[in-house]
Amino acid sequence: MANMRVLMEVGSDGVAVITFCNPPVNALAPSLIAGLKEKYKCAMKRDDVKAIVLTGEGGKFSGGFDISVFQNLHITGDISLLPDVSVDLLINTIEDAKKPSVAAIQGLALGGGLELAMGCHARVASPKTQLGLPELTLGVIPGFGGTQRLPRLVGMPTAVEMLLSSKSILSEDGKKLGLIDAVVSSEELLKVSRLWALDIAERRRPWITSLRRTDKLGSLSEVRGILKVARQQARQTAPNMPQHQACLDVIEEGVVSGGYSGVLKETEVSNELVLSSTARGLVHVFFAQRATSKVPRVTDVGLKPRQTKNVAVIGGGLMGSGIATALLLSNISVFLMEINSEYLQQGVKKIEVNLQSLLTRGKLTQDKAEKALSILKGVLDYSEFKHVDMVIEMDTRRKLFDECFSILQAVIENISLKQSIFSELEKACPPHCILATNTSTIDLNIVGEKTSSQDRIVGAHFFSSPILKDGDAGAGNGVHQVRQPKPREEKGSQRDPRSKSDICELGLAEENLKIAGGGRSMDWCLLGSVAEMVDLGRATGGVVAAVTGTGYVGAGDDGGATGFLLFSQQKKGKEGIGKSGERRDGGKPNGIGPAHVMPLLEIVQTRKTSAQVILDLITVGKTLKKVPVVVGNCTGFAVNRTFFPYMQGAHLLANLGVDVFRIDRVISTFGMPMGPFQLQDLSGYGIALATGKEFATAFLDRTFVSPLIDLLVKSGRSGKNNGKGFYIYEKGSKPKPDASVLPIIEESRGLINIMPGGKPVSVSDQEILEMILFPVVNEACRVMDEGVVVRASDLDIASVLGMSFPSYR
Ligand SMILES: C[C@H](O)CC(=O)SCCNC(=O)CCNC(=O)[C@H](O)C(C)(C)COP(=O)(O)OP(=O)(O)OC[C@H]1O[C@@H](n2cnc3c(N)ncnc32)[C@H](O)[C@@H]1OP(=O)(O)O
Repeated sequence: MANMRVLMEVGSDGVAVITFCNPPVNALAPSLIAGLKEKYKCAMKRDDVKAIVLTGEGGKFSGGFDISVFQNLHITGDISLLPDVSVDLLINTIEDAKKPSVAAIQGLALGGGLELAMGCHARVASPKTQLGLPELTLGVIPGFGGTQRLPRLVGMPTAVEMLLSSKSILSEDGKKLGLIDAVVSSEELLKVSRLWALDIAERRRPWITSLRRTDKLGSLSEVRGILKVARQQARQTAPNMPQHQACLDVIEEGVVSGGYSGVLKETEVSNELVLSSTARGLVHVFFAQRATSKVPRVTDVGLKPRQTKNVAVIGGGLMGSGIATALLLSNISVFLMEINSEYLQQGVKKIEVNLQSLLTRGKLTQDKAEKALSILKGVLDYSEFKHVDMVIEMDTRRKLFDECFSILQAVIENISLKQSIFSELEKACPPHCILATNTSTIDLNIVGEKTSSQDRIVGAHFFSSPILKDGDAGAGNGVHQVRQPKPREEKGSQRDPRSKSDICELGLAEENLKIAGGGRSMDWCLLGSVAEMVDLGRATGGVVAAVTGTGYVGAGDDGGATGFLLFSQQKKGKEGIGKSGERRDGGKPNGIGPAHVMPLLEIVQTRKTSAQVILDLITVGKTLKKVPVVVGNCTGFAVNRTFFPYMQGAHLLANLGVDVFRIDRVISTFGMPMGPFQLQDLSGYGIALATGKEFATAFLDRTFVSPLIDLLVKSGRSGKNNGKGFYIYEKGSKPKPDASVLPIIEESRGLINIMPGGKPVSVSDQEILEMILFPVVNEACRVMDEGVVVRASDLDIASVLGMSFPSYR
């Protein structure tokens, strides 16, 4: 705020240079916009001003309208916070002025920044300037005339593509497209812009107002054809996104009724969209993502990150080779270690394949691929480790699980194996070297127990698939005694005699009423009617409390007799986590990809990990273009811990008689990339069983165990691995629901016997969603209560980037 200003300097040539400044990206805050208007008024009045050059200070034109205003708007609901820029500033003050304006653009002109430039009569840019209208990623549409001026400057197909993809282009391409009039060096930018402004004022160059142009629009039928295709595509790529269709509607209005009408319609629609739940979600995500790099006592204590030049990666499987690829592409030398030369060769091969795939897709040049391979060295022992700044140890369990299915043995072996690896690393690596592990669940304190280097032991948890790839709770394996839902008793019969400790969280569907009990918690159990639940809550000492959060009772069609008690009291004042069940539209799920593609890096700290080590890992994470989120040490850490009930909810429903393919459909319609059963097929049943056991051990009081995965394994299914799981996987075709899995599901239902009266429960799609996601919200609250995340919004980002949870929700 202190540095926000708009300056005007009038030269002897008669050009007024208006410079705006609001570091770091010259966001167009309302007071800056007011300042611009005031300077323009002044320039118009002064006789010595013939023309105007508009520019941003500090090497950047503008990152767009100040998004924090949207944030305030979401809190207050006060739409008057939005200044009238489109008509008042851009049309009346700049575009229709008696003196011409030229935008001198450097660095970036995004969103409202580019729209401001498009309102000028010409645009001169420095090389490699980023130009784009990314508003749709915030759940809104451009609101300063961008939907109207962009098609008029670059033509309809390019404009539609730029708007819907939110991708920016460089000034060189902008010049070819007609968005930019001249590209000149940064040094010459102001000089050339002044000349252009004078040339326009003195009619040596055409005085063009973009909004009145029609020469690039094409005929109405051509435009309608383009918009029709775009609408169809947007329905597929952004099925829950209102802003995409709205943007196309507004473009059409401008073509049918003229640019000015289009601008008015744009303002009306963008004012509606900005209040939508999609915009609320996406604006939250914008700031939440940036907040993750602010870690108390790490990034605010004056520490400087150390350089990481050499990294050892232990394990060349899918994950290890993916991480190694990412490091190599960031110019960090890698020692890839494996236990024998066969595995090592396979690991190196995987890296080569990763690079080749990038080459083929044009994302990498041959030179860069060769450079990356030249700084890779495969090793079979620790002798080179004296040179490394960081070691990343892969989760060796994965191999153990693949090879032997004895879960208990695998876990025990794994812990002692890990401990001995870290003792050896302590000796082999220099004292400054960071000792990181990619474990997805194992307690880091135990990992480092046999060393005296606990301050440099840290978790570097990369994610390789959208959800729980390396640590889902699955259905458990039945080793541990867990509480299971019991069959519902007939009405009027004696209630299931549960103890106080059995029941603690009771949620009611009745608006704003929640029953919360004390003692140990349990996320679900089968009970009777709502009234009976209330009685039970009271009888067991539960506290009846009215709270504002969501609660849930899945009522069967027998008059609400079946209750799934899912929810704890929603904690007030916890940003971003709550409001489950609220429908939000918009957004496209993240893609699935290997470790060097997935964006989240969970940095797991123990109480002993030093701030310097965390800072260094954050820095490496950012170098790898990941979003690092610092979390605490607990089973599953933040993301897998929060989502462990996700699979359990799905399995509970399946065992209650709900069709697994319907469950998958409901969840993918909600916006997850795939449903829980397809995901389980993809991640493999070994992982599901093993990590399920870990979660059952840690969170016995809220674990539901289903025999289903065990039965699938016994019947020779292992999901995508052998092409047979809940779905059939055939090369070249989409996974197809496998009807032959249904008898196995029936067998599971028979064994667990929780269907009320032996009949499948009847649930709505919304109830399915809530059964699966509400326990996740509960767990998120626990994760926050235990301080596993620095702030609630970190968990939102981790869920979006690590689990592909739809950001717009
Ligand atoms: C009506 C209009 O049509 C509506 C609009 O214009 S909406 C805005 C459209 N513009 C955008 O979406 C661009 C958003 N910004 C970005 O994509 C990126 O910040 C950027 C490419 C400009 C710069 O990226 P990068 O250099 O990595 O810096 P980044 O960390 O993202 O941002 C630096 C700071 O500027 C802030 N910032 C960036 N753009 C901002 C904006 N438009 N408004 C408010 N703050 C913004 C960030 O929050 C961050 O603040 P912090 O340091 O306190 O965390």
